[in-house]
Amino acid sequence: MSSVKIECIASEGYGIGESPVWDAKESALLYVDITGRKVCRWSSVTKQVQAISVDAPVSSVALRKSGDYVITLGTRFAALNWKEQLVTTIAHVDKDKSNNRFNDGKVDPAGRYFAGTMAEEIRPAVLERHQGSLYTLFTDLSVVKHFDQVDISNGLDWSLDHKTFFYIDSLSYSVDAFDYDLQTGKIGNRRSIYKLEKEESIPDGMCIDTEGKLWVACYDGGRVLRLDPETGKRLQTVKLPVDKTTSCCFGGKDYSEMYVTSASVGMDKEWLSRQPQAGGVFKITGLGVKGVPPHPFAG
Ligand SMILES: O=C(O)[C@H](O)[C@@H](O)[C@H](O)[C@H](O)CO
Ligand SMILES: [Zn+2]
Repeated sequence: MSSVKIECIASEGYGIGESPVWDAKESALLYVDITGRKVCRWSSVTKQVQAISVDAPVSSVALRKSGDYVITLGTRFAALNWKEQLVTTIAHVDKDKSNNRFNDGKVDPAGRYFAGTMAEEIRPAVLERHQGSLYTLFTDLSVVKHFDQVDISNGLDWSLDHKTFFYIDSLSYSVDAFDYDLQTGKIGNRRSIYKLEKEESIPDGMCIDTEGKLWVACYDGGRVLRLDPETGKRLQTVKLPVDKTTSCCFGGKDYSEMYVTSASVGMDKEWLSRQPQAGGVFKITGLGVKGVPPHPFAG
């Protein structure tokens, strides 16, 4: 048995830390602070965080083939040139919904950027329902809407054979699967593969490991779950020292470390004093499994 170790690598106390993604070229972890409106980069070499402030809630960041990054900013897909600190809009969605913003996003194995929207929260998990949609930014920079009626569009990833798309709408308390057509980027045949138990609370971000098992961060559950999407069984629970764990990814050497982001928004003084690392970013070692490198946006 491996021994699991958890370390807080950035204790800035982000509002909503989200969208961790490993940038192997920089040996760094990218992530965002949604409410803090910042894209952050933690260098595993210097252990320092660099941050770029943006003009709207930024909900996800992804690699881009050209070497830049892409982000979801407010209701826009945008490009981010890190060196120049330059943001340029690529496409606009939900133009008729002024209270919406993007939430989690990730690039598929063919280089398309998937991301969903939600209504702005009044407080954590409280919002006008069914306002969100799931979108894809294709490599020709066109955008397609897959479906609407989403509450909180959240975690997403693809199976190792690229034939299944996994997706979480948080308020359904379910991890869902769709058939995936990698050629066209189309999804279909939605079904639930895991329903969260009460103490696991709200499913949020997710990623897949090299054994095809899913890792799901549980918001207000203070844990990540390892799920078998074939059997629908939970295989492992790893608890963290904060309740509002938001998302997870693999990174580091050979993608053998797991990084977990967390939030602090919505916690009162007493709660924060019990969990001083709320809003921090955590590194988990000793899990004994590895992750899949993130795909860069190919547009
Ligand atoms: O981290 C995210 O994905 C959202 O932006 C958060 O707001 C939480 O998910 C939500 O509050 C709990 O469901
Ligand atoms: Zn999330």
